[in-house]
Amino acid sequence: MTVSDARLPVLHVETTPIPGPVDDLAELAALVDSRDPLLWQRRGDGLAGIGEILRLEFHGPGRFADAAAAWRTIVTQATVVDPLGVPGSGLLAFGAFAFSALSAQSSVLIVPELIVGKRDGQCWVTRVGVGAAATAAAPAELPAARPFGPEYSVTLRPGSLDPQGYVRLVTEAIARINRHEVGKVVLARDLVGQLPPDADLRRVLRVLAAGYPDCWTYAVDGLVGSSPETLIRAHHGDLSARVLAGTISRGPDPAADQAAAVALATSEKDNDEHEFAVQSLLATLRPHATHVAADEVPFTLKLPNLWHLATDIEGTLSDGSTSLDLIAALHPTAAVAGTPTDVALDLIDELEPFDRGRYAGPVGWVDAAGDGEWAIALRCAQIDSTGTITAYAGCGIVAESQPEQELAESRMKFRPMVDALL
Ligand SMILES: C=C(O[C@H]1C=CC=C(C(=O)O)[C@@H]1O)C(=O)O
Repeated sequence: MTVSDARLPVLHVETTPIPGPVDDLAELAALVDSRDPLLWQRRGDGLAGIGEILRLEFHGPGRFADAAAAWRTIVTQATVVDPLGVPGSGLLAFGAFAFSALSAQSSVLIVPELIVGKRDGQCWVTRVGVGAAATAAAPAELPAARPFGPEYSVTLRPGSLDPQGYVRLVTEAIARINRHEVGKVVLARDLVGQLPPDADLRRVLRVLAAGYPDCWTYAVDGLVGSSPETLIRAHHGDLSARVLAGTISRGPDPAADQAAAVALATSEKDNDEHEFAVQSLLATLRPHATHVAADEVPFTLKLPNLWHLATDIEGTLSDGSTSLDLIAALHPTAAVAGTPTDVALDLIDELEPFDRGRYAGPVGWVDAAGDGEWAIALRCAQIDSTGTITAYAGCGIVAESQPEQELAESRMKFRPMVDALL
């Protein structure tokens, strides 16, 4: 269902706890649609969406505000039976937002017909219907896991910006930084490929979730990936975020790996870049929260492909904002745009020869209370209706950046998607 006007449906929602061992549900990805999966997962816990009862699409500069307003209406009209009250139970929508206000790609909120949730050993099913007594008839049981389709392999090749083009772009950005036009700008490049007909996308999700268990593995409207960066989590007034900026490749052996982590932790360039990103997130969060606190020194976050400098931020919501209001305020962070934000966005528009679509935009879910979990859509690809895959990866460019090193870093950032498709 696509709704473009104010006639939003009345939803009836019922969550039923599923007793018994949650091991039966070891793989959420096995439950979702193979062509158009809806998934949000980390460390085995998460949400699988099945079917689609409502799809709302938004465009342009008002995409966040329009989504927040539509969601308020949906929630006000809905009847929700949720005996669990845990994050992800009850009414929720999966969402993915375009990076740019100018993007041709829509931003979406999708309410599934059925949601299977798993968190801290608890498992539940939420059924959603339109109209009175819509959910009453169906029994609350776990949907069956469906066998995975045949294996396939897709090679990604350079898209509209090839490696040499990226080096030229980074060189140009450094020149602009040296002319003091901008402090930092995040520039991305793209890879493209073609899925075979009837490819089971759950295979990709399964590999991502197994390879990057500490990242958010997501699938929303053809956007699939595994992100290490939490834009915002909101639950009963508690807020948390994880800022990432500053990256180095993992070393080939334990000693080199340790040396790489130490080099990152002590790099002035990376620490400066990181501090910028932390300060900008704190400044944006403070009008909405009290007790906002960040670790004084970043930690090195180890991923299978690289190390990041990371800072966790916490706070207490003070102004009644929903998680949709918060992502509207926080997007785009310095980790995906640069500083100052407006100049960096103009430079991205000028230099990158493609529309980022939903890459580097918020991806996650929002519930009836406005709580939710949102990551930045990194290490991802968008798959369109013809099976064309476009993957994206970018790097924060500062005065001290070396173009060839940034190209190498972007290769490492493509690895989750490239490897999952092999
Ligand atoms: C823009 C991306 O990563 C960002 C997140 C973490 C570290 C980054 C960096 O060190 O450049 C980037 O700012 C990407 O993965 O496409």
